[in-house]
Amino acid sequence: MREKGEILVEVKDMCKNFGVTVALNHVDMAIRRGEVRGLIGENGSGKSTVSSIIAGIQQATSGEMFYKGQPWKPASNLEASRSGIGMIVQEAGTIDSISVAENIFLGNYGQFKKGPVMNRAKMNAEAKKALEKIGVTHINPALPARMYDMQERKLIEIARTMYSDPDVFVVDETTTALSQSGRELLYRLMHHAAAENRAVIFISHDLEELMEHCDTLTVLRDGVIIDNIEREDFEAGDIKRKMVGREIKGNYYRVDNDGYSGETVLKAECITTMNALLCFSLELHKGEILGIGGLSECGMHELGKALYGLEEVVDGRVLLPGSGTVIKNAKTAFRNKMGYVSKNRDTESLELEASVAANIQSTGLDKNRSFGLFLSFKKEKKYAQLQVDSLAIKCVNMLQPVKALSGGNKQKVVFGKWIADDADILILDCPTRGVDIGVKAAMYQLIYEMKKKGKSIIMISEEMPELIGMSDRLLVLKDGKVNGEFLRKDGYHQNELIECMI
Ligand SMILES: Nc1ncnc2c1ncn2[C@@H]1O[C@H](COP(=O)(O)OP(=O)(O)OP(=O)(O)O)[C@@H](O)[C@H]1O
Repeated sequence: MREKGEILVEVKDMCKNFGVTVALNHVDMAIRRGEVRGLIGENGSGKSTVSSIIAGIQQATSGEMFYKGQPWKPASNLEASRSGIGMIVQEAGTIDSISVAENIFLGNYGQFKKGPVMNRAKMNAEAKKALEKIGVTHINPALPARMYDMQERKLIEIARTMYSDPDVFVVDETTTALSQSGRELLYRLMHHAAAENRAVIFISHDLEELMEHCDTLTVLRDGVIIDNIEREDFEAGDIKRKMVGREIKGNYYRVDNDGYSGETVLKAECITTMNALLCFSLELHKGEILGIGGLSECGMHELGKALYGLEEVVDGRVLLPGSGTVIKNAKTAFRNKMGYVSKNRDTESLELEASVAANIQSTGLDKNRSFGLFLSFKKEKKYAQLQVDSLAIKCVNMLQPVKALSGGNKQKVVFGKWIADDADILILDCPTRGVDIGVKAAMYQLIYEMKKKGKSIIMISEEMPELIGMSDRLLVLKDGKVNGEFLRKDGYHQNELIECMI
């Protein structure tokens, strides 16, 4: 166990309101040097809010903060980072249109300027060093950030934050955007910071990960701190109970072994994409939950996109054998009763400015017409309300813009919109990303109910327990190819999957 030092950051009696929403309710917290402090709580419990106030991203409604013993009231994120508090935010934190190097030194270009002239070569060289410092060598600082995928953009953010060796390193729900190797890299950086007598605030919904890497866990519920638990007292059942205020049963995956029909509903016939897949074939059956797993770079996310017509298939085809329809774009997929939940919810699945209701209703316009013609307000309302209730989407009301929701609640909106649509084929890419354990259980139940209704589901995931827990059949991908196939009826172990992945 690590020795903790003096108090580095202190939050006293902090409140934060957003209109009628009370996000933080008289919160007290003291983070010491040398500790990794985990924050855990249901979606919308206030974890991001308190951390982002410490990191200057937003201001508290009332209360005080102290940093290194002095009153602390940063006016901006930039001021906080210049004073040694850096945060990796949950959502995308890079700007697509500017270069990797510009992202890394955003707000700090002065050091590379001589008068009005920017020394780009110097900036790129320094950005390269910043990336190397966290162990990343494959990202080119001169290229625009948009050239990189979600995980690489997270690495760029990590390099930006770690460049100045922050005294307080805040990591908000970042690991779900990273592959295993990215996660290991982040854990190393966190432990290194703590060993150097700095401090880490670590937010995650993965209890195992939190219990493994944190010294203390702070449990939040509805903006209130329920408990601070020291490492020697960590006990999973107790933590879950404190999080949700009731007992959470351990097993929330399906328990049956019911199998699926022999009818093929979707086929990938030797498909090749620009980057990830080379002559890849797959068959999905009616009533089947087909799990797709592997390391993040194995091609599984590209596969999901290609099956839904979002990634160009340069050779081969994606086919609905029943009708003979070839899926060439998302419009055709949608018209043929397919749905797709993207891993990258903010940019690919949500209209952030639009309301919760409008986002959920966006897939169901035809279902909510009266006499097949006019949109029925009543029908639309009921349609959206059902999802808000069954997934416990935490919002003031359904007209609240999605951008005001916590990360996990946004994910519930994406999931809800496709569940509501009642698609026949659903492609889910990391559907439970950033979602708390209580709602995960509800999502698994909804997925299972779809299967029971004869719907077919592809579930792409980096979480092995959910793949094993839910799939009828599981394909493990490596380098864009199937490297192992596992059947629920035969039973298998996690270790066999890992062997196929690496
Ligand atoms: N800009 C905003 N406008 C209105 N309400 C907001 C805003 N930001 C956060 N909230 C609300 O504050 C509450 C706390 O949100 P916060 O993001 O801190 O939760 P969280 O614990 O980090 O959740 P998650 O696990 O889903 O990320 C939620 O009810 C959320 O809807």
